[in-house]
Amino acid sequence: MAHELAVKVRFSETDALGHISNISYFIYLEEARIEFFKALGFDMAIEKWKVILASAKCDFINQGFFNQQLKVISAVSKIGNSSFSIVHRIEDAATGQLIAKGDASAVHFNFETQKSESLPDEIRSLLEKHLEEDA
Ligand SMILES: CC(C)(COP(=O)(O)OP(=O)(O)OC[C@H]1O[C@@H](n2cnc3c(N)ncnc32)[C@H](O)[C@@H]1OP(=O)(O)O)[C@@H](O)C(=O)NCCC(=O)NCCSC(=O)c1cc(O)c2ccccc2c1O
Repeated sequence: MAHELAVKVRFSETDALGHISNISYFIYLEEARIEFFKALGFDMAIEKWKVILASAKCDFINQGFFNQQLKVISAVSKIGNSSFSIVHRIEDAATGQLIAKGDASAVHFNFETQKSESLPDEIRSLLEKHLEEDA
């Protein structure tokens, strides 16, 4: 099951060329990721944080512009031993035009020992509910 986040492009998120700045996409993806984790049921209190990001990528497919209404659709695409991956599609909310594609890999991480650990069954089963292997 995919998660959707609505984003309205602010003027400050565009650059001198009039389109959405590459930096802004990473802010949209971060917000989508955090809202997705909340929807998954993760406890997002900082002292209970259990994942760390190993990688984040964004492909810019079409330009986006000030005041455009976007939606960011997120799903789990892979579950490994200690890691999992999330894919995002950023679309124009009215037309469905693909604006950007993102993906990120997160690792189950113990911040006390500073080491990665296997995903516990409880997190694995939350992730499995949102797994779309062909996403
Ligand atoms: C990420 C590391 C902890 C990995 O180190 P480790 O020694 O554990 O590496 P292993 O080789 O044993 O791999 C374990 C596991 O991770 C997968 N993996 C490792 N690197 C990558 C990679 N680059 N891309 C994809 N996957 C990777 C590997 O395949 C293994 O998977 P298995 O499933 O087979 O077990 C370590 O490298 C590290 O600490 N790196 C620094 C991390 C960092 O500083 N990240 C940036 C800051 S965190 C961040 O920005 C962030 C943003 C958010 O918006 C968040 C939102 C919500 C939660 C967390 C967020 C967050 O952390």
